[in-house]
Amino acid sequence: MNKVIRIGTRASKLALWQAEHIAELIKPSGYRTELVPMETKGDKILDVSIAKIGSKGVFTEEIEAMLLDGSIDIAVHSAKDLSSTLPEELELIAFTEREPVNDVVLSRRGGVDLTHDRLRIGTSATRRVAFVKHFYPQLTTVSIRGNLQTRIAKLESGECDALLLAYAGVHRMGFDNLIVEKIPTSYFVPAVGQGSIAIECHKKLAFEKKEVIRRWVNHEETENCVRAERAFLKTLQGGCSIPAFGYAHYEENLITLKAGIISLDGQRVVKIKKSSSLNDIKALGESVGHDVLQSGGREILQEIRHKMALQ
Ligand SMILES: NCc1[nH]cc(CCC(=O)O)c1CC(=O)O
Repeated sequence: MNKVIRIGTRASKLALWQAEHIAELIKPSGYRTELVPMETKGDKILDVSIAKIGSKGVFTEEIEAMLLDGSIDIAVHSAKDLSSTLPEELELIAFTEREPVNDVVLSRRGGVDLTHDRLRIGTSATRRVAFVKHFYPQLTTVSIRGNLQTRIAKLESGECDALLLAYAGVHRMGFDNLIVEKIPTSYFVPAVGQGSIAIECHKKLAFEKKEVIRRWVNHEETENCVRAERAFLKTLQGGCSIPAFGYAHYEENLITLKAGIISLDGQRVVKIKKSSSLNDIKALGESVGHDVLQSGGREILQEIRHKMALQ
């Protein structure tokens, strides 16, 4: 039997860390692993914001092509970077236990007061830019792209005074010492999938390999939460470039999903919170999605698509 699992990944340091983490998790199963790193469009085009590159799968297209032609067995992605609709032949089979899902502020000069300081804050995700405009209107947002190391170098060189990033990536790359504030998820709701690593494969991947991956990599609670969030995002037909947000967690025997969308200027926010039993995860996501669309989300989304098309 072929006891090797070939793992496709982006070649950035964060992606490689994540792929190696998955390889470590698989190790006790007796399977060997091989990493197959590659560059994606999102890694190559650095002078344009993700929203402007436009295509949904900017970080995934090249990797998915290798899943489709069988040159790799699984692909490792930040769950957040995955579009809500995968190619027909592919599926997600595992999600790692989530890190704290918060966004965090990084700064060189110690504590910051986000509500009073007049900082230039580096971030480029549309969700974060819109939330900053909404909650901290006196801050200036500076568009900063590139991998984590590049962004931190830009902070060091003074292109901005602070950075706004996902805790998970900062922690994985060992930059915890630069974190000056952890923003509560209660109002700064994270992106769908933030903090978890997802495993994608061909639906026809050998049953045994799928079993090994689910057994050693999957964290069921995280899986249920991220699947609820992704069902929400799918209802909005969104990818990681729209300012949608969604965060699910367990509450007693229920799963609670809080999700919505914010206009690019931060002026209008539609946010819906609902709970369901663990048996109705997909329905919960869809129901929240429909409520968001009906409560003004549809207009916000149309406006965003229109603006992005003009850029
Ligand atoms: N869009 C880039 C991206 N994709 C995943 C992470 C961090 C890790 C994670 O959220 O799981 C990041 C960086 C960031 O948003 O700060």
